Amino acid sequence: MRACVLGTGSWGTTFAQVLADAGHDVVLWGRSEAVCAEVREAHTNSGYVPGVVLPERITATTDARAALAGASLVAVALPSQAVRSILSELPDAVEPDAVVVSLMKGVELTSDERMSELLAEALRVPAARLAVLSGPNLAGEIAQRQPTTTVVASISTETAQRVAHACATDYFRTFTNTDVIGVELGGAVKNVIALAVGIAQGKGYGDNTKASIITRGLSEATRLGVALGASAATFAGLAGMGDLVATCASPLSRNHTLGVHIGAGMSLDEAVAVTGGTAEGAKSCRSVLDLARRHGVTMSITAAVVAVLYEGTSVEDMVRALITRPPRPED
Ligand SMILES: NC(=O)C1=CN([C@@H]2O[C@H](COP(=O)(O)OP(=O)(O)OC[C@H]3O[C@@H](n4cnc5c(N)ncnc54)[C@H](O)[C@@H]3O)[C@@H](O)[C@H]2O)C=CC1
Ligand SMILES: O=C(CO)COP(=O)(O)O
Repeated sequence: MRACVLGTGSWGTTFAQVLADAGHDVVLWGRSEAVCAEVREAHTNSGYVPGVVLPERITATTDARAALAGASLVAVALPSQAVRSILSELPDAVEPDAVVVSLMKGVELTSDERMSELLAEALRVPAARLAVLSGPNLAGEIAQRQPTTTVVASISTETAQRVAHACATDYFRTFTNTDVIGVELGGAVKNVIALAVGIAQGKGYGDNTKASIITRGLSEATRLGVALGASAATFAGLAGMGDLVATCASPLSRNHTLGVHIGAGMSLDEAVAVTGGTAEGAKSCRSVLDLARRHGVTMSITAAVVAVLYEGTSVEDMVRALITRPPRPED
């Protein structure tokens, strides 16, 4: 099979390697000719997956139409806030029977849409040919072919199975699910919670604080998901708890690292510059909170992250506000 991956960043390049290892010919699309030439000629992408030699069946181009031509699987790994403008010129370039897979973990700011909703609009692909893939998937570890699991979700069981089989390798184990909303929101909200955990860590708090934020963060992610039609069980799985554990514990996570810098006293702009890469939670915290408010869901940790990043609230005041909330039943 021929596959196309849109995005030559750390996850797009790593997922291209997964697909190549699963036996497919892969064309990467990226906007940088220098990066594409490096992938084609040296089989490396040193800026995003340093030290990794990519399989020779991966090639790369800046011509999106050429990349999409003949591809029966299209995976999208671009920053969530940029993806609509990048893809809206391309719906006619996607093969009519291609399956489109979102690898992204964000919610669009202007529309509050999940990435599968956005892809359906921008690429005019029916929901039954769309899938989302999410789980504890730090690209840096997968690029080293370390054992990893993930969830592929689609409203079509056949589509989920098709994608899950297409990217299964001897180090990448795939599970399927039909709960697209739950799998997508698990990924988007965990980035916000990883920011909160990072902020606490940067402030010098220890494991009790971090475990409290992770657990209550899972609770608010689940509440939002259920309000939007997801299954609570999805949040107990790989795309929920699994990804929270990986992201909130790992120095490889950009969201976690960004939070650490903010907790240690940097401004958001300073922390973004030092962290590098796409820390989706820094923007998606606002769309997630907006979604929650529109659906009458309380997300106090997400609100606290928005307050620190965008409303000038100090980390001390954020922590005090969270810890002095009145006793209530645990749910
Ligand atoms: N890196 C990881 O471990 C994982 C990332 N993800 C998700 O994958 C998505 C992509 O993340 P990464 O690959 O890590 O990001 P990255 O920061 O490593 O790379 C982003 C890529 O998008 C390109 N890009 C940015 N703006 C663009 C524009 N306007 N037009 C064209 N290209 C543009 C950049 O040049 C770069 O190639 C995010 O939603 C992230 O949450 C999901 C799982 C794991
Ligand atoms: O989604 C990820 C791991 O599953 C990657 O996390 P970061 O985007 O925070 O690096």
